[in-house]
Amino acid sequence: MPQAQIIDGKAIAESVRGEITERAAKLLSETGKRPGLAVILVGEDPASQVYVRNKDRAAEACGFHSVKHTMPADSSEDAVLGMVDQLNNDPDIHGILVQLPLPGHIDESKVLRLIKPEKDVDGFHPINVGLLTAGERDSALVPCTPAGSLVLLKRTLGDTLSGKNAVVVGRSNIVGKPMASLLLQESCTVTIAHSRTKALPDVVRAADIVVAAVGRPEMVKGDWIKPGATVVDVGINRIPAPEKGEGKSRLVGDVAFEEAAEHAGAITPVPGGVGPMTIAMLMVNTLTAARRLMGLPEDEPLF
Ligand SMILES: NC(=O)C1=CN([C@@H]2O[C@H](COP(=O)(O)OP(=O)(O)OC[C@H]3O[C@@H](n4cnc5c(N)ncnc54)[C@H](OP(=O)(O)O)[C@@H]3O)[C@@H](O)[C@H]2O)C=CC1
Ligand SMILES: Nc1nc(=O)c2c([nH]1)NC[C@@H]1CN(c3ccc(C(=O)N[C@@H](CCC(=O)O)C(=O)O)cc3)C=[N+]21
Repeated sequence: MPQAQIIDGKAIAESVRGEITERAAKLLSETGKRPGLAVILVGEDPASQVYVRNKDRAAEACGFHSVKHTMPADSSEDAVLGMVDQLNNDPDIHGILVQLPLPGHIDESKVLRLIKPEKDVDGFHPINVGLLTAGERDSALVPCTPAGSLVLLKRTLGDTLSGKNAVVVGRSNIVGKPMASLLLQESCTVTIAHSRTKALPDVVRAADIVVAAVGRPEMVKGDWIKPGATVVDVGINRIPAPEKGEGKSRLVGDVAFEEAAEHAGAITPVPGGVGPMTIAMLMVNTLTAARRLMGLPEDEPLF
């Protein structure tokens, strides 16, 4: 029986998207322009197709101009770079997202570096990475998943992050590292754990805040969670669910949810936790990019 507060990422994402819809309407009435988001998808990975469709839908629901460029899996690197270049120069596009992972023959870092930092709504360009780590978060575009995770933490804990022990499990450029930067900027004492970390359960046991971004189904166990800790589960793992019928699958996080909920003070579910926030923050970043590119003053930050 879960005792923890379940953090409703879906509801919080809806409220963020509602705010963005209002701000986009205001922008439209002031300038006659809509924020424009372009997503590039190379190949036909079914999970990526689902995410890209969700992003496209959310953008339209917020009143954005949204375009999706689906390119064949065997597209050349030059073709992808050419598409980025075209979108960099398109005045109706304020945000460019290249869905990852890219096929193996394409140099990911080369593609990400070509995106104009001002249009880099994923926050993966070295300029944005640098601004974030230099403590200039408010002039950067911040990666959507860590930003969304921070919004969930702030909505749950209020302004009490300062001085808390935060453990981020995972050190990817997409989630773990930027998450650690954000928590450090909130004055948490931050530990980054990874596959070489020794005595991981004990490291996690010291955490007031746990962010799990590992990509291993239910790896973080209930008895690793300090009583009352706040747990953010970033993991999205699709595992077979024969009980739901042949060939069916279900989504689980990187945390053993039922067990962890017996120890945690608050915990995000999967699905319905960080995932919807990622998409909401993409809308936030696209609107921010649009206002900056148009030379307009920025709206009140949402986190
Ligand atoms: N909800 C959302 O919106 C999003 C969810 N995700 C999900 O988040 C998860 C993480 O994604 P991502 O960061 O891209 O994944 P990566 O595979 O890039 O990184 C995983 C990290 O976990 C570490 N790790 C792997 N195994 C262990 C272990 N046994 N013990 C401790 N650490 C370990 C790795 O360590 P090392 O560096 O040493 O190899 C690595 O740093 C995935 O489930 C992904 O699907 C990702 C993006 C968005
Ligand atoms: N350039 C780039 N930027 C990304 O932000 C990016 C990416 N590449 N590649 C893949 C990962 C993964 N990701 C998710 C987005 C939404 C959900 C999401 O909406 N999840 C829902 C439901 C998911 C479902 O039912 O399948 C939920 O957790 O409730 C999940 C995962 C973004 N990613």
